[in-house]
Amino acid sequence: MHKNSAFYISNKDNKRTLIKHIMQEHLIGNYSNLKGALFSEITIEKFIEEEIRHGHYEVATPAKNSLEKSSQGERKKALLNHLISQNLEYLVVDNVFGSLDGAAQEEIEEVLAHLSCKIPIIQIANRRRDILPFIDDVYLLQDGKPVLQNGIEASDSASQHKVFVETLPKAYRDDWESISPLVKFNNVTVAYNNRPVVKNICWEIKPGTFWQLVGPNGSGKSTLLTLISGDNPKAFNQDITLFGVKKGSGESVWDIKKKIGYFSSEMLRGITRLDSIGNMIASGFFDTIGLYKVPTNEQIKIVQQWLRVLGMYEIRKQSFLSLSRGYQRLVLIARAMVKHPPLLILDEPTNGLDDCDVDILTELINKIAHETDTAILYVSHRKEEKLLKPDFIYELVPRSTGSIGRIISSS
Ligand SMILES: Nc1ncnc2c1ncn2[C@@H]1O[C@H](COP(=O)(O)OP(=O)(O)OP(=O)(O)O)[C@@H](O)[C@H]1O
Repeated sequence: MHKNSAFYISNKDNKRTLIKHIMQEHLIGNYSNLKGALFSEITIEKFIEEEIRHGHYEVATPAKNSLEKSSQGERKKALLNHLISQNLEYLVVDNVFGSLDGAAQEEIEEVLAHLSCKIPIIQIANRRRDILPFIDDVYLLQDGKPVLQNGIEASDSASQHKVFVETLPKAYRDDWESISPLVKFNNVTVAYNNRPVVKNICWEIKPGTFWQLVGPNGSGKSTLLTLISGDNPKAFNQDITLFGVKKGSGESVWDIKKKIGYFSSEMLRGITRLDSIGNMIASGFFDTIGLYKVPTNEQIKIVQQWLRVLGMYEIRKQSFLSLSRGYQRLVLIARAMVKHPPLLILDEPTNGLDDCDVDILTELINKIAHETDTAILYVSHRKEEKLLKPDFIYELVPRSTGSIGRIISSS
């Protein structure tokens, strides 16, 4: 009888190398001669690249969309079905619950439990609570080598977290202060290829409020975010007012982007430029990722303050890419906030982070909520309820005619 194993790793461990060692070398078993696959966002990225290159798609989603046009959750579910149909002899699963709603998490857990009776499952988990119930052995990594945990509880990462002691910089400009509401949707309805996604959405975001946007996979959360951030052509002909300006009245996407700080866990994938940590933060003044313009003295001072808040002043000249994944996110949130925007959008900010980095990141988000008048809108499937405390939750509830929205006060 085979064993099912998990690696409980931190973001400082090199995941890609670990996967390679599991699949191609004999790290905890000899899988190199067996037919295996990787269930991971890494595989989804590869399939999307193939789709773009060859113009057809191999992985079918229930909505018959390409993976590129599917929601995060739809992509994961479609990938798992595709992999299972390949008669595998083992499966490596990475960040199994990331981007999935509660129902999809249960569904995938059940499918994997069933599969684990037939073939070995090797799980890679950053969060302790993600370790699947059927796992027999849990390994930690020490100097890249697996060490069986033997039932010894790993140290509680939450107790080691870093505290941000310095106060955040003051508002950079005050001409945005009078805008209210920041976002107003009046009966907004969106369909893709005649398939309704959201219906009659009425929603206002007032300055300084802290919102969580929730809803099952495919319910339209990213669609609403792109209607706000100016990237969705479906915003035209809708009754949407952004920062006091009615959509379609001649505003440019850049006018809107100026007033929004944006961070998504997906952003990190596209960054290859060698910017220093300081320059990466400064680039937020110009709405670019990476610095292409020379900041003013005032802007440099604000960047320095952010570096002190993050405890990175001494390493400000170091390459952004040399930082751990968790620290890169802190820098990108500082980049999003450096211009002190009226609205900060955080799309799945904790996806893929380890327990320790989640504590640090949520501490920074709470600090921004307390110390600034920036409204925050974050999307997360994770119930970081002990850590993040939004004032309101906007929930998308799927219906056959498109998701409807409702507001839940979080207190
Ligand atoms: N450009 C597009 N073309 C066709 N369909 C699309 C497009 N963008 C989104 N969709 C579809 O619209 C629906 C809503 O997608 P959206 O990404 O907004 O959902 P979501 O709530 O963010 O999902 P998830 O939690 O899984 O990320 C999905 O069924 C998706 O496949």
